[in-house]
Amino acid sequence: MRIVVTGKEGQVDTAAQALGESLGLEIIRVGRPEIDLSKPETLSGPMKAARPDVIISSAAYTAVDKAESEAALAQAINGEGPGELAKIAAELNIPLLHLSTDYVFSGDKDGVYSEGDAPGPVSVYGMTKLSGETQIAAATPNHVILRTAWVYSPYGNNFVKTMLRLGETRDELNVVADQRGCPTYALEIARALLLIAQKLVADPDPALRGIFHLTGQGETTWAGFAEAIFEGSALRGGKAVRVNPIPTEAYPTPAKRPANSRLSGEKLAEVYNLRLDPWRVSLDDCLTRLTGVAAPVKE
Ligand SMILES: NC(=O)C1=CN([C@@H]2O[C@H](COP(=O)(O)OP(=O)(O)OC[C@H]3O[C@@H](n4cnc5c(N)ncnc54)[C@H](OP(=O)(O)O)[C@@H]3O)[C@@H](O)[C@H]2O)C=CC1
Ligand SMILES: Cc1cn([C@H]2C[C@H](O)[C@@H](COP(=O)(O)OP(=O)(O)O[C@H]3O[C@@H](C)C(=O)[C@@H](O)[C@H]3O)O2)c(=O)[nH]c1=O
Repeated sequence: MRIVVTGKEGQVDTAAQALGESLGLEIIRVGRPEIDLSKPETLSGPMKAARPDVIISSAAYTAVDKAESEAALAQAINGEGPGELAKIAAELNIPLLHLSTDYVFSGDKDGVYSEGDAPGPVSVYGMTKLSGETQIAAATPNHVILRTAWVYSPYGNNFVKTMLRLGETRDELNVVADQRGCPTYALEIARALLLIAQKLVADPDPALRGIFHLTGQGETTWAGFAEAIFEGSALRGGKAVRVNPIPTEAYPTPAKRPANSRLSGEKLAEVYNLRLDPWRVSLDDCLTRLTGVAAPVKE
């Protein structure tokens, strides 16, 4: 089975390649310069030439703050690009798995978000990702949209690596403590993607299709996440860094972020019998890979 993934150096595409190869699956990554999601006419040739049995649409414009001043480009990459990929998948009569985000929600809800909750993005990035979802759904019913959140890994850019980098030159960091979400490990996303891809190819059941939430178990705030990162780092001999919890207003950014974007994984557990590991367990694995040092076993 040939699994074609968009993106070449991103967190999720790299994790999918690494995990897929270790499982003996054929993973073909297609990215720039062969395809450019902002130019839909570049997609069909290379995607079809890769002869996919299933397409995983992972590549995206992910610079949340920069998107506020590059809305047209973000919309082309996150909206029209995935829409075109879905049309190609429909022509090839194959399933499309697409990654979306918790930032499609406003954050106003008290509890966790389910797939049936109405989206209401508060940022350009969130709006463009929602547009991608809509365009995919219009192009083919043979799709799975996986909304994930707060992705981290040893690869690419992410919050864990940013914290460790900033911590090298600072003894304390101010981090927002009033935005709640679910950190999600790219290697766990890859595990889910490869399992779902194989099921979709084997089974045309409509119940396996549609929107699903996919996040690490548990929840925290960005400040809570940062504390766990520095605790894990200190256990491996890293420097102690104090995290000062601050309100969102004290850390102004171009893009607004949802105050609550916790996602429920119940639908995925029911339909696919799949739950991702708790985020603290995955963070431990990530820190071990990043530092090359395993945390000492607790007595
Ligand atoms: N990161 C996160 O916290 C979250 C991510 N998601 C979603 O998960 C998916 C994967 O995210 P993640 O792996 O972190 O993303 P990354 O930012 O790590 O990687 C993005 C990938 O997209 C590629 N890309 C960007 N623009 C284009 C373009 N115009 N044409 C072709 N390829 C392009 C990049 O390639 P290049 O190297 O050429 O720039 C890179 O390979 C995305 O759809 C994202 O929206 C959802 C929730 C949270
Ligand atoms: C670096 C830093 C950030 N922050 C805050 C800013 C922001 O509210 C929060 C997260 O910051 P970041 O900019 O790293 O993360 P952000 O780009 O908002 O991450 C998002 O990326 C996209 C792609 C998604 O889809 C989302 O799920 C989410 O993961 O932490 C601090 O409070 N202190 C700091 O030192």
